[in-house]
Amino acid sequence: EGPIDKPKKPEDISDKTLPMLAEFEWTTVDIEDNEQLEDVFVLLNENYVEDRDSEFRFNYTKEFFKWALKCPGWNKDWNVGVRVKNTGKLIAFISAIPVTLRVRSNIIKSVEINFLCVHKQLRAKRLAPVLIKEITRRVNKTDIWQALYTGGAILPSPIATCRYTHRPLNWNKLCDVGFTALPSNSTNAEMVAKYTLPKVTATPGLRVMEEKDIEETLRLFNRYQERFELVQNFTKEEFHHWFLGGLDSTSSKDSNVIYSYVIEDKDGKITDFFSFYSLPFSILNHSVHKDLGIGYLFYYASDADFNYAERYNEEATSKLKKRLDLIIRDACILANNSKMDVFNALTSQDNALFLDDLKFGSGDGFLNFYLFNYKAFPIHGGLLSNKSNDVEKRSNLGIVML
Ligand SMILES: Cc1c(C(=O)c2nccn2C)oc2cccc(OCCCNCc3cccnc3)c12
Repeated sequence: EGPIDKPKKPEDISDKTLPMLAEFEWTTVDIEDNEQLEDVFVLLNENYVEDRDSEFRFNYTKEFFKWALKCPGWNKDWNVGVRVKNTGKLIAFISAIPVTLRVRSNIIKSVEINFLCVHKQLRAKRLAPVLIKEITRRVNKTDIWQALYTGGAILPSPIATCRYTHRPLNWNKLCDVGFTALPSNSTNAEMVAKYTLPKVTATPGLRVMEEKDIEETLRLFNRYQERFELVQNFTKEEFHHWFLGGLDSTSSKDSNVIYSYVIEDKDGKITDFFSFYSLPFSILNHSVHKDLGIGYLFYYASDADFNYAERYNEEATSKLKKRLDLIIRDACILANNSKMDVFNALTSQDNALFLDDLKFGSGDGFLNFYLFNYKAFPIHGGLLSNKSNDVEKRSNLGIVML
């Protein structure tokens, strides 16, 4: 396991941008300039990832981009765009953010590549590989040589593969828009009843995460994710950004992109936390519904299985399962109260312990994780190797990507 390419230095890397088609030009998108952020929002809102039947498209908000792209250590040169020379229209985008990864016992300074998007009408021009090479050049100039990215498409050798799962919250709307269908042996009323949740949460000591919780929650989180083989290591500043929306209160804290909660026991100790982010889908050409509210399970941690020397023994696992059933069900309740219509999760982390009992259904999508310029043995993403749809196994994948 380790880097694939022979070690290079930033001075070995060209200072010049890669050749670009004559009618287009490179641009570094200034995401602190509201107009340029709007360009990114419009480009992705009209041209980014859709579901297989092109009924839904991601609807990343500008607040989401501020949260996702302006994390501690963000580099303004890493928001790379391509504009039409004559009109200035943004027709392609790709981004990188700095992350510290741990792959088994190796700590890797890396970036996460996200939001690669080429305008629908320019798909045949082979722009994506040029965007990837250009952002690689810009990242290499800062002496970083590894990258993590995800994709639905099957590219050579993912380091891990997870399945999409969905927990319906507003079953009627999901049925109306064609995301779910009425099973032949059920009535509408039965399906609504199956997914109905109370308005109030059940976990004693559950409350919104605050500044004062950061250090203790980060300690809990670091201990909890020790067992995973691929994780992101967070500094305190990074933890603050990703779970409380960062220092500047104008960003995601107010517009509700990230929702983070802690569970405090009677002695004031934080025993668990969970978080989810809001990323709606635009519903393409539906007469009544224009948006699908979606909550995505983000990071969580619990100390339920800490006191067991052997973390995987039967008793420890069932104690952790009971705890996660309780707190993630509350996450679904809170997502439902925040007007989300479906709660999405992958088969990563310890999700396999609660997906079935909390009524998450397997989706038809897979998410592949790729590590650029780093050879590592595959990491279990929670899928059973026999390709069956039955209960997934606990994964060794701790990282979650937006
Ligand atoms: C996308 C997505 C979907 C859907 O497609 C979906 N949900 C409701 C309706 N639909 C059609 O369902 C999920 C469940 C877990 C995690 C997910 O995504 C995890 C984050 C993915 N990052 C963005 C991305 C998507 C595809 C390829 N690369 C990056 C998803």
